[in-house]
Amino acid sequence: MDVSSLLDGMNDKQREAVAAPAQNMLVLAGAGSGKTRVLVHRIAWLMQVEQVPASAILAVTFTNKASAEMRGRVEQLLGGRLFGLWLGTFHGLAHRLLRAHHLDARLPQDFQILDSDDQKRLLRRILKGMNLDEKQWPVRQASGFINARKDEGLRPKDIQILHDPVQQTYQRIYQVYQDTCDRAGLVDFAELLLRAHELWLQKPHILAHYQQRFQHILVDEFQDTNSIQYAWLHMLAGQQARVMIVGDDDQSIYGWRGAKVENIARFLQDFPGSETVRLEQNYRSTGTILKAANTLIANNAERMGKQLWTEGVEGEPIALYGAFNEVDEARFVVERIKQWRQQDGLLAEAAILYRNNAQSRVLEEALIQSRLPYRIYGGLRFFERQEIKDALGYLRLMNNRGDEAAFERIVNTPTRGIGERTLGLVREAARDRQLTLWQSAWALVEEKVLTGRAASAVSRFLALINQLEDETRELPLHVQTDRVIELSGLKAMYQAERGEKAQARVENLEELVSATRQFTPSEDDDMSLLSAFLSHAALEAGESQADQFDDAVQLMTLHSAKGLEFPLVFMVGVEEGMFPSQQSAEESQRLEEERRLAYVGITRAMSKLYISHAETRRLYGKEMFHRPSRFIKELPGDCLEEIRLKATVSRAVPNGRFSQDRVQDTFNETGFRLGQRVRHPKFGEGVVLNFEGADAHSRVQVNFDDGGSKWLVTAYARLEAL
Ligand SMILES: Nc1ncnc2c1ncn2[C@@H]1O[C@H](COP(=O)(O)OP(=O)(O)OP(=O)(O)O)[C@@H](O)[C@H]1O
Ligand SMILES: [Mg+2]
Repeated sequence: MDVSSLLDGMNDKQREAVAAPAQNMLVLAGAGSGKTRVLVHRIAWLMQVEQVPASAILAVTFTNKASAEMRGRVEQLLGGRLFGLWLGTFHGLAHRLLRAHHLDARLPQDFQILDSDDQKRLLRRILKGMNLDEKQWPVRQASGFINARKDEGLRPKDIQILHDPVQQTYQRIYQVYQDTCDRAGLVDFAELLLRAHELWLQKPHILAHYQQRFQHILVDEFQDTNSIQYAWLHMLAGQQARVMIVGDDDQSIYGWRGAKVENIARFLQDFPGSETVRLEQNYRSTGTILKAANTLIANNAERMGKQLWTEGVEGEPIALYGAFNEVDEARFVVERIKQWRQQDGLLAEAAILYRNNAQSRVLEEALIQSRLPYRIYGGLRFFERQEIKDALGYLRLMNNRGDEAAFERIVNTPTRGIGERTLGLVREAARDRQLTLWQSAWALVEEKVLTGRAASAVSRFLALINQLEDETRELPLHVQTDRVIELSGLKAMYQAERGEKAQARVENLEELVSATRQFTPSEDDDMSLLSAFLSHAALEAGESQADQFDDAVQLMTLHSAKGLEFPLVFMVGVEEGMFPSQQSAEESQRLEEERRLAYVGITRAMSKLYISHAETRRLYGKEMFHRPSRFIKELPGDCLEEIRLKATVSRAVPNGRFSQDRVQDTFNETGFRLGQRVRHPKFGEGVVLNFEGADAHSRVQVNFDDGGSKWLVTAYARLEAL
C-alpha cells in the first residue's frame, strides 16, 4: 500500500503525530478533533512504514466497543486481519495476562470474574457473617471502600492502621472479602488490575518478557486512567517502549471512580522527552454545536486550555424541549426519531443519552410502543439481566464449584425448598471450617446436620449440578446451555410468570443460546470454551449483543457515550437535581465533572442536537419537580431554539429565559389544556399530555399517576378537570 495514503485526509498536526519518529508523545485535544483517528493511523503507520510487527504493539481503549471498532479500522487500513496485536481495555488486557500466567498470579486456572452485582451479593453475605448490620454498613460503601483501595494498589495489610473505628471496620470487611475471593478463585474488576500490577512487581522475568515484546504502547482516553492503570503502564513501558497517549482533560468524567486527570501531567514528567501535539480543528460537529460546547466548558475553572474550531457548516440550532413529565419527554423523543426515519435517516444514527441508567425504562417503553428497535449500551445490558445471570449462574457453578456468587444466586432459584435457615447453616459451616459453600452443603448433608426436607432439597440441588455437568460436558456449548436452561427449571419458572416482562425473560434466555452458538473465543485463549464464554459474558456485558448489526436507536448513559459520535443526539433529563445531581451541585469539583459530562454529551452530536428537561419526573417511585439545568442556561442563547408543544411554532429563546405562557396558550377544542390535572372515575388522577381531533372524535392522552398513559375519547371519558 502507498505510504502516503495513511496520511491522506489528515491535517498537518495530525500528520505530525501519525508520522512522528519513535518517541513518547502526548496528543492533547478537544472532542472530535481526530485523536482516536490519529491513534488508529499511528498503529497502521508503525506496522506499514516502520515495519513494527503487530505483536510489538499494545493499544488500550476505554470500552470493548471501542477496541472492536479500532481493530476493524486498522485492519481496513492495512487490508488484512491482524494477529498478535494486543488491543483492548485495561481490564481486558489484565484478564488476558492473568489467564496466561495464572500460576504466577496465584490464581486457579478457571478463576471467575465477579461483576459489581456479584461483588455486592458476596459482600452482603460477608457482612451477615461478620454480624454487621447492613443499615449501618451499607454494601455500596463497603464495595466502594474496597474498590478504591484496590485502585490505589492497596491490600488490606497495606492500609495504614486507621484510628477511625469506621475505617477499621471497612478494612476488616476488605480482609474477609479478600480471603473469601482468594479461596474461591474469584476476581472482581479492580482485582484484575491490581493482580496484573502485582504480577509485574513480583515476577520480574515476566515483566521483562513483555517489556521486550511491546515496543510501542498507545492509549486512548488517557484522562480517565486511574492510579493502578498508570502504574501498570509505567512499569510495562520501562525504559524502552515508546508511549503515545491521547486525551482531553475536558472529558475526564470518571473522577468519582478514581480516575486521575493529573496522570497527563505525570506522564510528561515520567516519560522524558515527550512531545506534545495539540489538535484544534473539529471535524465532527456543526459550528452551532461546537460553539455551545465551547461556551459551556468555559465555565470550568480547572482546565489545561484548548481551542477548537471548525470549517464545517453552522447547522441547525440546538432544539430545546421542556416536557411536562418524563413520559411526555419520551414521547417527544420518539416522535422526532420517527420524523428522522421518515426523512431517510437510519435509526442507528440516533442516540438517546441520559445521566442515570434508571431513566432508560420510560424511553424503552415509548420505543416499544412505537415499534422502534433499540439497543442499550451499558446499564441493564444483556448479560446483566436477571434471567441471564440466573442461567450463567448454573453454568458457572458447573464450571467451578467454588464459585460462591453463583452458588448463592441459584441455590434456590427456581425455588426448591432451600430456605434462609438452611442456607444460614451452610454459610456458617463454610465460614467456620474454611470451606466453599458447595463443600459445606455436602458436608452438612453427609453428616446429617441437615435432615428431612432440607436435606433432600439440598442434596437434590447438588445432584442436579453434578448431573448437568456430567450429561452436558461433551456437548457443544449452545446445546449445553439450552439443556441447562431447561433442566434447571429456569425456563419453566419464567414461563409460569405472566406478563410481557416474563415473556421477554424467556426470549432473553433463548437469546443466550444464540449468543453461545455465535461465540468464538479470541485467538490464543487456551481455556475451555465454557470458561472463555463465561469470562466474555462478565467482561463484555452486552457490548456484543446478537443484534448489533440491526438498525436500532442507541440508548446509553452519557458516561458510556464517550468517544462515540452520532448524527442525531438527544440529551434527556437535563434538569437541576438530575444533571447536575443534587450532591454534585453543592461541591465545585464535582460540579465541574458534571459539566465535563455535559460537554461530552453535546460533543457527541454531529448535525442535530436535542436537549430536553421535564417539569415533573417520576423516578425510583418518587415524583420530583425540577427546574431546567444550569447547564442549559450556560449555553449561548443564539444557539438554541425552543420547541413548542404543538411543534408548529418555534422561536428562539433569549439567553436562558423560558416562555411562561406556553401552558396557557395550548387549550384546544377538547376543553382541556396540556399539563392540566384531571380525574377519571376508574384510572384516577393524571396529567393531560396530548390531544388530537375535534368535536365528538377528539381524544386526549392522559398520563395517570399510577398506570401509565392512555388515550381516551373525550366524549366518553368522563374526565373531570381538577
Ligand atoms: N482530518 C480529518 N478530515 C476529515 N475527518 C476527520 C479528520 N480527522 C478526524 N475526522 C473525523 O472526525 C470525527 C472525530 O474524530 P475522532 O473520533 O477521532 O475524534 P476524537 O478526538 O477522538 O473525539 P473524542 O474526544 O470525542 O473521542 C470522526 O468522524 C473522524 O473520522
Ligand atoms: Mg476519541
